[in-house]
Amino acid sequence: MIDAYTGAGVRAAEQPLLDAGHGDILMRRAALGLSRVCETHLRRANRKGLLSGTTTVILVGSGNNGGDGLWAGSFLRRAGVMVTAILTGSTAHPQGLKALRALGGSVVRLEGQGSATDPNTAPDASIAGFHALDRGQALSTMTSAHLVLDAMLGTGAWGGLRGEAAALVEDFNAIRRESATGPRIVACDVVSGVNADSGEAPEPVLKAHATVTFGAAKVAHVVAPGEQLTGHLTVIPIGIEDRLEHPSVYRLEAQDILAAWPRPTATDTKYTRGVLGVVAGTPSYPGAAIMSTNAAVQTGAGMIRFLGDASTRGMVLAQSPEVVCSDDQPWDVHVQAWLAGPGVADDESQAARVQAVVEAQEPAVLDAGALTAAAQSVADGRLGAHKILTPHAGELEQVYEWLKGFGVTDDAPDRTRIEAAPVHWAREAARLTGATVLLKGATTIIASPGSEEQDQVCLSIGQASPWLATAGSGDTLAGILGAVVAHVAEHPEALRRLGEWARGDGRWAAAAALGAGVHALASRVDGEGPVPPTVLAANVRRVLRTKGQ
Ligand SMILES: NC(=O)C1=CN([C@@H]2O[C@H](COP(=O)(O)OP(=O)(O)OC[C@H]3O[C@@H](n4cnc5c(N)ncnc54)[C@H](OP(=O)(O)O)[C@@H]3O)[C@@H](O)[C@H]2O)[C@@H](O)CC1
Ligand SMILES: [K+]
Repeated sequence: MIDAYTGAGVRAAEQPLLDAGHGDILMRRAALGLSRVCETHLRRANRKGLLSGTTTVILVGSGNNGGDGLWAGSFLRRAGVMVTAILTGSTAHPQGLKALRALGGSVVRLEGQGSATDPNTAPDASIAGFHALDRGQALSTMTSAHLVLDAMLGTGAWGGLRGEAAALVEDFNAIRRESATGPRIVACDVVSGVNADSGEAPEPVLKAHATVTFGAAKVAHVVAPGEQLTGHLTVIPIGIEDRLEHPSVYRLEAQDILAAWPRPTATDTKYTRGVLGVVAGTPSYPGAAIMSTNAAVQTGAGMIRFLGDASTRGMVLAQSPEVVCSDDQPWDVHVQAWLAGPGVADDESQAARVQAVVEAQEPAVLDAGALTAAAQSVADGRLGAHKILTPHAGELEQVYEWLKGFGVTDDAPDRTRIEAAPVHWAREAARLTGATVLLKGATTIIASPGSEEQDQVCLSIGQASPWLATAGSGDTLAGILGAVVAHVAEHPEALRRLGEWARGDGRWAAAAALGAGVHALASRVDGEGPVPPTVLAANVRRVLRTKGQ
């Protein structure tokens, strides 16, 4: 599990050490770790695996992120690397500058670059004497290096890159798009301009091959879009680790998912394993019912009760004879949890069942066609953490429109805004609806609503293959989620090994994250390649059977 923190969370842990005058030591530890990762990349760039003869360009901002870069440059110099620092702010970390220069590193400044608040500011007297490169010169210095270290902005920055630094990165990216070769890019702490706390990434950004961060991972490393720009992440311990408090986001990795997956014991029966009721599909869209019930079967649900029309029931049974089918209403059957919504559209009787599930006491996965009913019901009160909404960004836009219509919020983000800051909007949707929200995307975000008893829990799941983006993949996820939620409904303590946060309301977020995690793992069972939903569902069995025993 990766515990990811906000910049403020890390700063709070650093503060006592800074107050005690250990700031320089922290920075040098950070920079030493950073230089080691750079060395690994530089050795790979040199056919003989040597550091001498390799070149590094460091883009250096005005804050401590630039300080890390300059100190790392001094360590690289000591190892024989040729280092050029290009100062992109109106000032630069004085001790870092001194250290790099003392070891023969060259320092230049980017012409026309002012401060963040005023791009027209002249360079500070401390750096005005350095030779100025125009953008074209800086660009060719960068492109001819073996490695570019991005140390312009870190956790203390606000907004994206600006002015000449932004233009330089834009020009560099244009060259990069045209050429398969080029320098390795290593980011110091976070990719410059990416918001460390939300993962927002205002263009332009220098996509990294690797990022080296300090003390702990930041939120931006585990949520989209920041995660996609981070490359390989290394966390360098700097002595603050024991002082870190509550992570902002938990990333569950494969081993966490498999170790925490709830497994039946010898005393379990099909009922104690959790009975899942499914309201999905219509005569026009029967596929969603077939795929979601099949996925729940493959995930090992104790028992599945499917409610729907006769023709859909026939198809569900033909695919999965294990499913108990009827045309009952939800209040007529006893289940531990519900799954409602896949493939439910333009059908009054299924819509009525969906409505009944939204209003039912039991926990429920509310997907696709159930999201509107769920959002509308918020007008009558919060849904409860045991209701799990599973929108993608486009569906979340719709949910927000409903919430705005009911006066629950003034701000209804569109899909683009949601995709730019998914962790923010998933958290906000959970808070507003009172439900657990699982937002599907490049990384899947799960947020609990939070309450007086328990802080909001936020999780992120990666590992999904891009091949997963196919019709029916969401129905498969819904079935997996339904199965695990039904189990957790019957065994409230089943996920406690994940941590204290996985108890109480947090257990629904934990269950949803495990479901999303298994879905993602199932997409990669045989490496990268097409995974149609039927294969995906069969892979779930393989994921759960072959590992984590
Ligand atoms: N704390 C510690 O002990 C440790 C911290 N560590 C390191 O410190 C980093 C955080 O350092 P930080 O707080 O100095 O912030 P950071 O991001 O370098 O720069 C902020 C400055 O940049 C500017 N600026 C802001 N926005 C801008 C924009 N959009 N575009 C352009 N410029 C912009 C603005 O200055 P201005 O230009 O206005 O003068 C502002 O003052 C952290 O990421 C880690 O690397 C490690 O060494 C471990 C020990
Ligand atoms: K950076």
